[in-house]
Amino acid sequence: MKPIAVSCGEPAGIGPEIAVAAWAALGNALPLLWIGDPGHLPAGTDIAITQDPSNWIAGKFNVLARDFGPPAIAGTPNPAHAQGVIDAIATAVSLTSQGTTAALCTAPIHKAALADGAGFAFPGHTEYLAHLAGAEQVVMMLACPALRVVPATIHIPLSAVPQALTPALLRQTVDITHKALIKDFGIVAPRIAVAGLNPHAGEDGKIGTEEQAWINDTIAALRQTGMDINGPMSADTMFHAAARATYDAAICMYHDQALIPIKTIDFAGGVNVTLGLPFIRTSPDHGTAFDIAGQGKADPTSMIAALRMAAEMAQVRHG
Ligand SMILES: NC(=O)C1=CN([C@@H]2O[C@H](COP(=O)(O)OP(=O)(O)OC[C@H]3O[C@@H](n4cnc5c(N)ncnc54)[C@H](O)[C@@H]3O)[C@@H](O)[C@H]2O)C=CC1
Ligand SMILES: NCC(=O)COP(=O)(O)O
Repeated sequence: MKPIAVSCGEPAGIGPEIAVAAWAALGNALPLLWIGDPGHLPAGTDIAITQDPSNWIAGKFNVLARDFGPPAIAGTPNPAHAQGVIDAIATAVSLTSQGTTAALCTAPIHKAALADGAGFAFPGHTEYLAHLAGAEQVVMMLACPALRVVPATIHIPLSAVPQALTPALLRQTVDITHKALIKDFGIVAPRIAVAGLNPHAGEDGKIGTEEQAWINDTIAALRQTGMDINGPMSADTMFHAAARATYDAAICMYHDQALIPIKTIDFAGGVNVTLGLPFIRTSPDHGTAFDIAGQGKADPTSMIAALRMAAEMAQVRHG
């Protein structure tokens, strides 16, 4: 298969070391092309530097080399690296869009470091990738073997959630998720569950009105299109094992409603996937972990799962 493009992420975080650890664990079974400054990789990494991404060398950690300037100091982001980190993502998108690489797997970025160092105007990869792809709406999914969750609103304050949630946003989120479950995950007839916004999904209007005002009707309208969709469900009771067995993806109303259950169930093995892009993008579900960077403590399990999922999705989508 074609290599998976791996953007370096924040050089002061655990991104470079988990990429190398994942490569070592996966061996040649899964070709990778890492994009970043080779000076930020752990000492002793068996690197092959290439300027031609189609010239991939087996048995080596293949690097599309970029010069970020100053060396990285573990745990302390350098504003001088910010533009290089952003450019590495854009390069990986470009290579994947043109078919040189099969998919894109992003190592974690430090959003504040990119904003401070290079005026990065996006809350995260998800929104930046949508911008690069010219996609009107994309969807963030977090997936592990036991659960897939989708936050309908992502990186906004909790106080802004009720205003941001609209019937159109919920419809589009469900629609993109439903299509991706078929196209990228190979699920023939996806089952979707939708969480309520309020405790007990509003308790018949006694604990919040959004369910009765529009969420019930939006779900009913989606069901009428033939979709297997249920909700709004009480968010506190929809993530135990028996409940999870009844759906393929849970649509949640805000970031923490979705991410707390999956990071609790499988912090090490969760994968972040962006749905609705013209190319495949996955990422580990954790962040830059400055507190342990450069100490050999970082667990590459989520990075490995992200790379495997990217390869599987490319296989399903492209054959
Ligand atoms: N896809 C991305 O680019 C993501 C970026 N972030 C960013 O990362 C930065 C730090 O975020 P935090 O909330 O502190 O979350 P974090 O995931 O970086 O760290 C939370 C805790 O988990 C530990 N941890 C994380 N990954 C680990 C691994 N692979 N092995 C062992 N321990 C691990 C850390 O040491 C820390 O104690 C923020 O700027 C955030 O925006 C967070 C999530 C995803
Ligand atoms: N909390 C998830 C997260 O921050 C990942 O964001 P993104 O960089 O994948 O958009």
